[in-house]
Amino acid sequence: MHLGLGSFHRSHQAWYTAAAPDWGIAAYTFRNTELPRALNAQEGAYTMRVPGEADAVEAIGAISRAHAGGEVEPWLRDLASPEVEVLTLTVTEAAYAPPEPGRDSATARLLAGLRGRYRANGAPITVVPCDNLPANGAVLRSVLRASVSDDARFAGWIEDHVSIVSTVVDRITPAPVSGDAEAAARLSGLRDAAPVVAEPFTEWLLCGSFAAGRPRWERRGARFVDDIDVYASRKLWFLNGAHTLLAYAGLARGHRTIRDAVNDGRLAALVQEWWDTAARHIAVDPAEIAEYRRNLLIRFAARGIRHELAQIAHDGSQKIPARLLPVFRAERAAGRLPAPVVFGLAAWLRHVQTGQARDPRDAELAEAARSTDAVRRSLLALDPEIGADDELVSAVGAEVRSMAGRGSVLTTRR
Ligand SMILES: NC(=O)c1ccc[n+]([C@@H]2O[C@H](COP(=O)([O-])OP(=O)(O)OC[C@H]3O[C@@H](n4cnc5c(N)ncnc54)[C@H](O)[C@@H]3O)[C@@H](O)[C@H]2O)c1
Ligand SMILES: O=P(O)(O)OC[C@@H](O)[C@@H](O)[C@H](O)[C@H](O)CO
Repeated sequence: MHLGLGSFHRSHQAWYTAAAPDWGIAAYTFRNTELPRALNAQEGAYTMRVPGEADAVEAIGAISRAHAGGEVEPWLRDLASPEVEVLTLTVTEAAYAPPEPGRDSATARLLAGLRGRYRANGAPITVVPCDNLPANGAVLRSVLRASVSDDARFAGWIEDHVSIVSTVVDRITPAPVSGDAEAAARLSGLRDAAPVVAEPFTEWLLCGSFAAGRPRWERRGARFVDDIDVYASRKLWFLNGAHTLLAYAGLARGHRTIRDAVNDGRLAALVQEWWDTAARHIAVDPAEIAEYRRNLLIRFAARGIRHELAQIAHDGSQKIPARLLPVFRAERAAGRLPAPVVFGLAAWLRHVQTGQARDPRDAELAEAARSTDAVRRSLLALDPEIGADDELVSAVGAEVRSMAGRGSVLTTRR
């Protein structure tokens, strides 16, 4: 099963699962009803176009059926079935929060499903979170633990029968744009109402044990590792951290896509400075990091991947803490104030102040960003520790004033 059927699930976990034809996926969106309708009309199959030298199109048939998230009964029935041995998730960073009474959420659905399974037959299952969070398995485990602490038997069953595997997932997969279906049809001759476009590069690292069976994802290169933290830092700081910087600074400089932004020399220099800073704090062979950086530049500048900065800028309050702040803390511990982070925080704050932000904490952030003490309050909202850092608050404030005064960014610094 999958929860959070969208573009990324289809370019990544479903693509890996397609190499294990004895497995099929019952895939649920969170709310979207259109995508399941379109996929079911095609018996779950869809095409993935991979722009590159060959501009290949592949038909993927791993999804057996698609459901809208509102289909509660099939969700509960599927999750209670012992035939279901793995549940993958792509539900966005913001969704890893404990359920609140009376409020629908991914974790509320997960818990309702697990409770049904526990009552029905108690068959073991593995949950595989595939969102861009450090230690995503441990985060999910602690959310589940906190949510069932008042029910010792259910809590005990979860401990003994629900494995949670941590992952690092990577494959740049932009939201669909108009023209994708025509391009896929032109190249493949296949009519597809729900095509996906993704880059050629893909990576899936998994850490932890499986409580029951699983597809042989390693057939397509998934790797099972004993320690995942360093891979998570590498991916979240270098790839996603650069994305986040490019998103806020790029939008402010009038760009629309990652490709445009990284082709802007000033923004490319900002990214290099960020990577130099992050490289000081990662326990990976410097030659490997240098290679990783070179490849990222190629991936970011790839033709045919229209990755909108606005999409990446969404949910900044959920992304910045994982992508920029660990490096910020390490730099502060070494007595430095890292300029790329100061700059990124200022660009994010301008993004909020200019009313462009889309974030689960919209109202709270907009109020902080409009207040007289905007910089401190906004940073406090991101993380209490950084909001209490007077030197940082003052540096971000100076950068914000400079950005607001000039109507553009990076005009003076670089
Ligand atoms: N797109 C990528 O390149 C990429 C790469 C690596 C990881 N990811 C991870 O996958 C996630 C989904 O990316 P996507 O490109 O498929 O996006 P998408 O918009 O195509 O699909 C997102 C899915 O998450 C669901 N969702 C949205 N808000 C939710 C919420 N609050 N609770 C539960 N579900 C919610 C949506 O309904 C949809 O089913 C990202 O948030 C990220 O963590 C994406
Ligand atoms: O998908 P998000 O919203 O968590 O982040 C936006 C991008 O940084 C992200 O999708 C990357 O493209 C992806 O993580 C590459 O594997």
